[in-house]
Amino acid sequence: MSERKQAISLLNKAALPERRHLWLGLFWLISAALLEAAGPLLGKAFIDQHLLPRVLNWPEIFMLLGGGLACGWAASLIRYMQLLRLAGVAMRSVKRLREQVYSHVLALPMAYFDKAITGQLVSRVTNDTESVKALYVQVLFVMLDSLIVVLGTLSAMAWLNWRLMLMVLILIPAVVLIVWLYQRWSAPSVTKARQLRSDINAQMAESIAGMSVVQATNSEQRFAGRFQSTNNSLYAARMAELRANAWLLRPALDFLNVALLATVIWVFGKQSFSGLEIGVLYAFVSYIARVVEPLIQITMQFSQIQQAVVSAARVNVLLGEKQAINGDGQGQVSQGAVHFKDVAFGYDARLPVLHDLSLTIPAGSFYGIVGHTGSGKSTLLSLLLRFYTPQAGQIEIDGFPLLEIGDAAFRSGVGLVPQDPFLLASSARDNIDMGRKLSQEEIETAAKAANVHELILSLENGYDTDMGESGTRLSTGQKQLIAIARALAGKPRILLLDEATSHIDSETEQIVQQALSRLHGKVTMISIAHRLSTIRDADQIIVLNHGHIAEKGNHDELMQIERGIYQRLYLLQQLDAGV
Ligand SMILES: Nc1ncnc2c1ncn2[C@@H]1O[C@H](COP(=O)(O)OP(=O)(O)OP(=O)(O)O)[C@@H](O)[C@H]1O
Repeated sequence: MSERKQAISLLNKAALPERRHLWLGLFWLISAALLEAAGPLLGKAFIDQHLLPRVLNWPEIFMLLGGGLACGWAASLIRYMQLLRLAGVAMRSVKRLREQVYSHVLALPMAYFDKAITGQLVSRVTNDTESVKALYVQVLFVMLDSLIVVLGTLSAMAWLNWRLMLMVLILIPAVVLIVWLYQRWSAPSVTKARQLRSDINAQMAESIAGMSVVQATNSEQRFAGRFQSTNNSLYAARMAELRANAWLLRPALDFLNVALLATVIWVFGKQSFSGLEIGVLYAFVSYIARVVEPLIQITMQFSQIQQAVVSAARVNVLLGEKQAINGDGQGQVSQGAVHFKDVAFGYDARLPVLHDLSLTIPAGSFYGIVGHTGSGKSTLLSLLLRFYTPQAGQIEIDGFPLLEIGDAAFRSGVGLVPQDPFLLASSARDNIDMGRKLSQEEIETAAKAANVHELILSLENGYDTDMGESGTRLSTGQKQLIAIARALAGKPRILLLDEATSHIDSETEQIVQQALSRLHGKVTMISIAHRLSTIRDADQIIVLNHGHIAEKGNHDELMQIERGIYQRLYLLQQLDAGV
């Protein structure tokens, strides 16, 4: 679909609930234009009937002049109320659109975020939706209003003197030509400015997210330099756009205005006109000023509309992204038994990460997963979490294929403590609760189990203490404890731990391990570990190697495999610990 079609489709969708307001708005716009068109007609009548013949019929003069004034006032009032109404429509539409885009982004599959650039995505939800609002105000109010005024004025002119009106009509192709030239001149800089604005957002987001790396590698100057150069390019592009406006658009349109007035007056000058026509001349001179201004308005909106159309098209493309497939069956996570059946998966289907993997994990058991970096451990959990869909094979929980388990049942049945403990910029309570409306007691029980209750109480506002953005106030180990409490608070049947205790000191880890071991037998636990001490007691340990299960057994069994991967990993870690 072309950009323009994408934009129109989006506007249609966004405007649908406002249809009544829009029709009413149109009605009022037409009324205001008609009232405005009536002014010069009344003026003409005053000149022709009273001023030139010197017929001073005061009541009639009063009616004509008073009528002209009243028309002008009424038109201004209607226009003002209209502006409020349309601004309301625009703001409500953009509000709805923004919420829709954000909800849509939240429901996109994880694969989308592998490629998405955060800054750009943020820009879609904030700036682009705002530009769509501009499209509403510009198109609906300025353009439509101007168009109606032009049509109304031209009709009044035709009624007065259609030949003269035809002369004024030349104005339209001339304006179109000027606009076309202007667009050709300014379009490259408009496109460039748009791209550069998006780059600036992306650069900001990237350097803020990676600030510690930027500062630790002493790259501030380089990043500032890169930003400055993008910013300079944006300035140059914007200036080029302004130059096109200042050197071509305005002067050409102003010239057109003057030329037209001169022509109309010249035509009158050449004719031997009677006094009657002075009124028509007055009306025409008034009308020309009224036609040229809206035409200028229409053309001046073009560069903004160009930008807004691009934004709307981008928002529409984002809204067209396929959402993650949600489970919608009646399946439940009741016991927590997991079964991988010949599962094969690659983020890129041509580069498989897991090969024909089969694994049965009984309910209530504790499974450890180990293997070299990149062997596919996190990928295994991501598949179980439905973040990605395997290209072959099937994963089942309690006999139900994953997609036959309804979303709510699935997410409350399966808990995750991720590798990177992500915290919200909110209170400790909110971070454990995560909007599940848990009671304070449930939250505290989970925090105690994760051994983080005391820590939270020692903060200045206890459970109400703000964690700062991404939990900047806490150490990584403390963040991991909160993430564990968060997972436990949901009372999942299956608990997935992806290096959940890697940053926690040995002493605290022992306490957390004790808490986790209390769950043994009640909750199925699948734990990825680099530090093998954390899974020593697992019922079974799966050793992954290049996406295959290379070894499987409990700690003692695996240690028996001479020159086995597990044995080597374990001995290496013992050695490290000894040093
Ligand atoms: N989102 C992704 N998009 C594309 N490839 C990915 C993605 N995530 C992981 N991979 C690739 O898949 C392979 C397995 O990665 P995975 O994260 O599962 O390994 P891992 O065993 O958990 O490693 P680690 O111990 O370092 O966490 C790696 O080759 C990695 O490059």
